[in-house]
Amino acid sequence: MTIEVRGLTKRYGEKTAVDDLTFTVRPGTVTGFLGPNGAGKSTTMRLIVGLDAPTSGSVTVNGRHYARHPAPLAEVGTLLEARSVHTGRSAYKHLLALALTHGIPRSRVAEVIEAVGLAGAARKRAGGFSLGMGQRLGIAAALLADPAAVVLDEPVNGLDPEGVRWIRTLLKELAAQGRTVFVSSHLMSEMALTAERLVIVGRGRLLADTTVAEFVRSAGHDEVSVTSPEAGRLRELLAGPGVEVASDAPGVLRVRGAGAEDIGLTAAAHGVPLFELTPHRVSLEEAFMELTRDAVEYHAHGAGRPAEVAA
Ligand SMILES: Nc1ncnc2c1ncn2[C@@H]1O[C@H](COP(=O)(O)OP(=O)(O)OP(=O)(O)O)[C@@H](O)[C@H]1O
Repeated sequence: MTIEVRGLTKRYGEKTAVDDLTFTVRPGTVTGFLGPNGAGKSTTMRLIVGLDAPTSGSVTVNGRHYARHPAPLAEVGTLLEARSVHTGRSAYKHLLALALTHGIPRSRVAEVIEAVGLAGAARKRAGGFSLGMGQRLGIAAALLADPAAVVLDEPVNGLDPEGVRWIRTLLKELAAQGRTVFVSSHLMSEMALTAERLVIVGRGRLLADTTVAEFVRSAGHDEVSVTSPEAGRLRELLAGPGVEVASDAPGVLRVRGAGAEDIGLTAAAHGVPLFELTPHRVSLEEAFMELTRDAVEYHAHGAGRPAEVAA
């Protein structure tokens, strides 16, 4: 089951929340939907399931608009930010009401409660649930109609490490069953562990449509810090095509395009003493921040760049 987003645009007055987005979410893999706050992820997800109408462009699930499917819940199960749980009802009653109004067999309620690990709390009032239990209940509702696709907005938000691990495993299982799994996050490191594909947005625009493996490869421009009392001479010795050397402090070099081994051998061959030789790998989170830097709406003061005014 494929979700196809084509030239999707959503404006709220002057504000363009989603700006000409085109991408495809395919079955059998987890696709991470990444972007900083306000990038348009939630809006895009609402547009997918017809909770909002696009200003222009289109989105189809399994070849049709979501609302035109005879049993939309069996196409796409959702966990969206605004939760609508009747707080006085138990988890069981909440799911049962949902099942009965959507022609889903009663027996399915116990199945999803079991699947999300809420069996012990199913008869308790949902209003008293912890954030993690509420999240599990939301996921149970998303899975109720045994959907071919799930669209989950920030499902790990506020969860403890055990909950995060649980969601990660669940999403992979759903994808392994051949379902389409589309999950948003603003944490690159989390998506790197969960997703296979990545759709990255900033200010409503598409910044990357790639695989995690490819993103990791492209992010991996290693840098080596070198400290030497003869840094100036070493810098000249290292200069060459594809090698970049920068220096922020006297006696300390930052080298890109040459590995620690090459640098050490060059230094030894010319009798240059080294006090430090440290390879650094650019972290995924750094690469993601670099990619989305210009799309971040609100910078903290003193974060290196002046605050940008939202477009
Ligand atoms: N109903 C609305 N009316 C006006 N502006 C809106 C509306 N919904 C969203 N926006 C604006 O559109 C932009 C995108 O919001 P959206 O919630 O889709 O981003 P997001 O990537 O999900 O961010 P977050 O991670 O903070 O939830 C934001 O600037 C937001 O303020």
